[in-house]
Amino acid sequence: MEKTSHIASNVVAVQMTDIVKKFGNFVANDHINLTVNKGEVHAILGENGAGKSTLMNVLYGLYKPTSGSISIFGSPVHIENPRHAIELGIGMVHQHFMLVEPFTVTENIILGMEPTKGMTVDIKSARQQVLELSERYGMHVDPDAKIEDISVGMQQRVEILKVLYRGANILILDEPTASLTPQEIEELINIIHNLTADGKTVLLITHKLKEIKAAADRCTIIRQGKYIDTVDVEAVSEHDLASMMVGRDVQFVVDKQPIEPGEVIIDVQNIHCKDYRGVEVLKGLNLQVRRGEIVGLAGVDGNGQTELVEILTGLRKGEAGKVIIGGKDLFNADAHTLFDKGVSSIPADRQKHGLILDYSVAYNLVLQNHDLPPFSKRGILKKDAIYKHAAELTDKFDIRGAEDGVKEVGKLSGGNQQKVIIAREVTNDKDLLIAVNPTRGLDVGAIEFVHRYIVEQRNKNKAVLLVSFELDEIMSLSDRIEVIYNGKIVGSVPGDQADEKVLGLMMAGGSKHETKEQSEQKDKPKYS
Ligand SMILES: Nc1ncnc2c1ncn2[C@@H]1O[C@H](COP(=O)(O)OP(=O)(O)OP(=O)(O)O)[C@@H](O)[C@H]1O
Repeated sequence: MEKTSHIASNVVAVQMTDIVKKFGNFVANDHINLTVNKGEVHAILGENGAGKSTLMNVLYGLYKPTSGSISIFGSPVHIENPRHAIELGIGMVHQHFMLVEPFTVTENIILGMEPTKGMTVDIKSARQQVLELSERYGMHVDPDAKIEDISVGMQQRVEILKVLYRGANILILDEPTASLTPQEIEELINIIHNLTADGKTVLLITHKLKEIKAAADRCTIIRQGKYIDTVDVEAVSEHDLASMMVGRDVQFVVDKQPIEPGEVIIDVQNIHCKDYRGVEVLKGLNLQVRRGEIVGLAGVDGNGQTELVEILTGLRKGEAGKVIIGGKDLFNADAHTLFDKGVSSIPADRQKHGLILDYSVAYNLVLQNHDLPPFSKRGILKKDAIYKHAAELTDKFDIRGAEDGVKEVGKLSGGNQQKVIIAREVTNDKDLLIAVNPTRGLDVGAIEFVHRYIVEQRNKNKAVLLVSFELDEIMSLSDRIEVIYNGKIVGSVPGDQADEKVLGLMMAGGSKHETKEQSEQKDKPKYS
């Protein structure tokens, strides 16, 4: 990936000086300085809960700093609220999108800023503007598509277009690649470069060191709310960045000893399923996961993996097929039954399917078993037991900022929210763990930790189905990799023989039986 710098080093776009932000007694930003030049891609790197989003929320006017000062293009400002930030040319794309699903792309982009012709909304000229902006930055968004019909990657582009439509010169992207496929990530990085080539300034919050190397010019590292350093990305390695961020040496390699898989825990037979438009998305899919193995499901988003996971966790009904668990067919069983019969899951969308955001951490940790002892007795919740359990898990899983389990889970940082789900699901100790993008939004230290827990489940003779867009993750954890394409499993590779190129080819619908050597003769597949 070609990286060209567009920095105007004599023009400072953002200057944040000595920023302190407290929540009660908790100091989320502790005297942080940040200087971002015009045309720069500036990454903000830090562990989960380090204070990155808080700092950017201060810049976007969502939070008022407790103390400190901000200048935008040399002028001191007191950013009152997001509306004021937008007036100053600052736009933010959040981790969790804020789009109206039944509305079209154009309707979402212009929402609240509709151009009018006489008394009516001038949708024709709005559409034209959207189209022009989209093409200018190489986004290729269909202005007439409904949000609910487009991929996550496209939805993100709509969010970016929304801020550009509002005149942003400084764009804050909060964890923009957390839910994107490798191909979408590459496309996003190109879009970011198109933005800076046009004089825009981009602030990028991410944990992904590879992407910092590919996209950013400079990087500011913060740890536990404190400023650590600002470095030229070219001058440092991924390993250096990881160590600066976590404050210790980080292991990138997963330690996994071979074990012999046991009995089949889940046997998925000939599943057929249609999506909401009536299009068949699962076309006779077969899959087995045994005790003591991690099966990685590799595939480009949109090939049926979402529907498969939803069927296996009771969130969707399929058309036909069997899901044999414990000798019984549980096809189209509800979530509660599947959980009872041994299926636990780390869902793809932690906020929609994993947590109740305005409940405490403690209650979220007992969502499925609050009605059982020791958390309930004769229908009455036992708060002491629930909080004791929370104290144990927050300690064991290093969930930061949970305030002994009392804090609302929605107020934890994104990565720590993910740790709450992982703590709960691993502790449920079910026979099968279905983990979907389990390290989404996690820092390298936390990824190391989650990987250890997934391998530990497998070592405890549980079955693990790992669905991830991170090929690196699939390859480093899986004992067996199954490739899904167009609603079917199109190939199977032992984990220790996996090769990115071979998998990539299969994921793009290529040969099923190609060897590593054969594939090396060919060009690199498109997705990487
Ligand atoms: N509204 C709030 N009320 C109370 N505490 C908060 C609030 N927002 C953030 N915090 C706390 O501030 C700390 C920093 O959170 P922040 O979201 O800035 O972290 P982050 O570096 O962006 O983490 P992640 O990478 O996990 O998203 C966390 O401990 C979080 O619990």
